[in-house]
Amino acid sequence: MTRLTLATRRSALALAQSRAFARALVEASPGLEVGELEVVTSGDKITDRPLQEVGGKGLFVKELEEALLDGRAHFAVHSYKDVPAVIPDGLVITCVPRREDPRDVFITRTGATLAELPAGARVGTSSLRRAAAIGVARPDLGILPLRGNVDTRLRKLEEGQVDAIVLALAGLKRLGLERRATEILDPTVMLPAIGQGALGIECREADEETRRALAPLDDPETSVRVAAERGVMVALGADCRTPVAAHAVRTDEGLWIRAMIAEVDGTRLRTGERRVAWPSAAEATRVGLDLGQELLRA
Ligand SMILES: NCc1[nH]cc(CCC(=O)O)c1CC(=O)O
Repeated sequence: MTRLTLATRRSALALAQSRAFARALVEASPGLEVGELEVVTSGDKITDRPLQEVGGKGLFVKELEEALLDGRAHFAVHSYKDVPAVIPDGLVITCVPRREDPRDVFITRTGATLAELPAGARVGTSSLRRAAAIGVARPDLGILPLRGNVDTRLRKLEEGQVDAIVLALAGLKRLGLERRATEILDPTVMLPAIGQGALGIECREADEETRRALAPLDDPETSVRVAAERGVMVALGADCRTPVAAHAVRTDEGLWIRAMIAEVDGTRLRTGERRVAWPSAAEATRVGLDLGQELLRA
């Protein structure tokens, strides 16, 4: 009997996805037992300021990584979107499960879609990527900064603090809240975030037993797609201060990746794409890197 401890944040979404992953793991490996270590991250403690002001996305993973490095937990379940470009020495993303739908959704109280919302209405989002896409589709709407967990943002919409919010469909689905979506935004309208909808399961690089236990849930196709998207992030040295999006899919011909970068104020928006025969993960990273560098030169 092997017993593994997973480290997770305490938000409803983090607990839902960690527990769903643990259930799938135990199903794949009967005899395995999974315990839970709940960790409060600095991203959870600082809720009143935009992430890009307080130091960026690493804030949601740092304390979970500390729990891995000092042996309190065997693996951590992250939203891949929250994992920075550089993984600390001694740790590795060892398993990337099959990806949930990566698209964003638009939610309003009235049922109005992005095209239908009246001029001057306020969209609540602290994401520079989402704000840039809204600015292109509907320059007549206002953007208000809005942070917080999924439930907090839905409540702020209900209370009328804003007229619309944008959330990841994946998060809503994992919480059983997908009925709240007013409209699923096509990637041509809002290109998804790098890694959105995917999970990254992190552990100590040398912990062969944990890596073996997690291997059955690894989805190589998702790994390749996310590797390509993260290549774009590496090219930009992207932190949260640059609006950036990258979205890779598998087609009959191979890999198709689209990417977008803009200035912080949403201006000078540049897009590009690549189509290549289905690559290895290492090749996919280079494709994304190359696309990102092209956008930087443009
Ligand atoms: N920004 C926070 C965050 N990090 C991961 C998700 C859920 C979607 C996912 O797993 O990619 C969310 C919520 C959201 O963007 O709506």
